[in-house]
Amino acid sequence: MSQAHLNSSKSWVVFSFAILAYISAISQRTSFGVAGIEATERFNASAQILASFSVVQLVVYAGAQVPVGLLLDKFGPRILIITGALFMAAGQAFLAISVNVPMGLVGRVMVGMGDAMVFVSVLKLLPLWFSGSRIPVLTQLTGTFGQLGQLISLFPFHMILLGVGWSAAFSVMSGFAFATFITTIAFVRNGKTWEGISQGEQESGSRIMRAWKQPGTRLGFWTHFTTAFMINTFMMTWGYPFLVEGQGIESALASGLMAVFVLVSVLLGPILGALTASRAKQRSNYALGIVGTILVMWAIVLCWPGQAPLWVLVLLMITIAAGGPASVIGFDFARTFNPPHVLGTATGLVNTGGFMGAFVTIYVVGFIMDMLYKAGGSVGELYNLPAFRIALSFQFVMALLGITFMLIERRKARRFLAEQ
Ligand SMILES: NCCCC[C@H](N)C(=O)NCC(=O)O
Repeated sequence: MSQAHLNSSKSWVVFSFAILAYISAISQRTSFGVAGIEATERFNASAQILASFSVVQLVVYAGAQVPVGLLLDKFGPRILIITGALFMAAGQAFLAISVNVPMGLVGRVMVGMGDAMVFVSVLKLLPLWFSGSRIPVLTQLTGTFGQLGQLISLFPFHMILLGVGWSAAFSVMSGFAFATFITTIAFVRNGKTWEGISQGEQESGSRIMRAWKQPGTRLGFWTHFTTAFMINTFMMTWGYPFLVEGQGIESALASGLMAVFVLVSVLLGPILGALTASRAKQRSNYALGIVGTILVMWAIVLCWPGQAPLWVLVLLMITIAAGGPASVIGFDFARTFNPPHVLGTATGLVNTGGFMGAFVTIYVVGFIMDMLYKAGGSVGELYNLPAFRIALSFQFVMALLGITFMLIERRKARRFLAEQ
């Protein structure tokens, strides 16, 4: 088959519009987070009910990864991105008119479903349109550009929400998702390489088995798990209360500090992409090095006598944020160890790692906080620094688990390569 279409100007057009769909997906994903106060008023909901919106959406996202990966290998990325954009447009439109919690949850489930289809599809497009060292760099850039979506929810969306109101703000987001539905139909193609590999039909069960039996997929899963669970735990649930209630940071400053995550991703993503491309054998060491640095910073902050100074907390956040670009290395393992016809399934499996790790950590940290509160006779504050110190230390247990499996699977993956 001719390879002339690879790295062509058409490749860049396809990539640009696929990225646009991903930026939209991230903005749809994060929009509800900045509308927390308005959601509480609109749905007359408690904090716990509000938290369930995020949890439901993420459970749907993570649970959909393997089925989405299978569909991706069967139907190709174009149709999955189109379907994802449509789901998100419909979900946000439903949310715009929602007046109670069940309606709101239905909207968020639809958004989570749609969101789940986009990232893995964009990654699957890359080897269909590019070759060589461009792929790991573009894989990182996909993650990096996606962060722009978070800025869309933090600024324009939030301004519309405050200035015009709930229905208008969510309608605009629905319109954005619908616009990417149209641009994906118009500009995103699977390309000639896809026609060559799509004949490799296989049963779903055997695709999953084939992908999971590959030690490179498992190494990717544990790499994603170990690098991403701490950033997800921090961003999704415990970061904000830890900074505000535990470390005494002003809430406005704590929100502003969250922008560190976007900045680090933008700066570190391309560097790590270039390093992954030029020194592939060192990929796992980069990931392990970043995890080690995060753990050292957590140890410093959790052992700090009293509240840590701001600069130490900023250093902690910079290192936690580095886990985002490091997690993308997991997808590089999936891509380089799997044949093209199971790549979607393998990528979906890898993408569940950091989310599964985060669910367990988020839950256990909350459980420990509750236990400590009850043990103290439920007096004083539920969220306090000594309790956070103990509860957040659970991350070391999870990290140890992840590092152990990374080392086990790395040995197997290296043996597999040596036998080839
Ligand atoms: N440069 C930051 C990239 C973060 C990637 C993140 N860990 C991830 O796996 N994202 C999946 C998604 O759907 O966004």
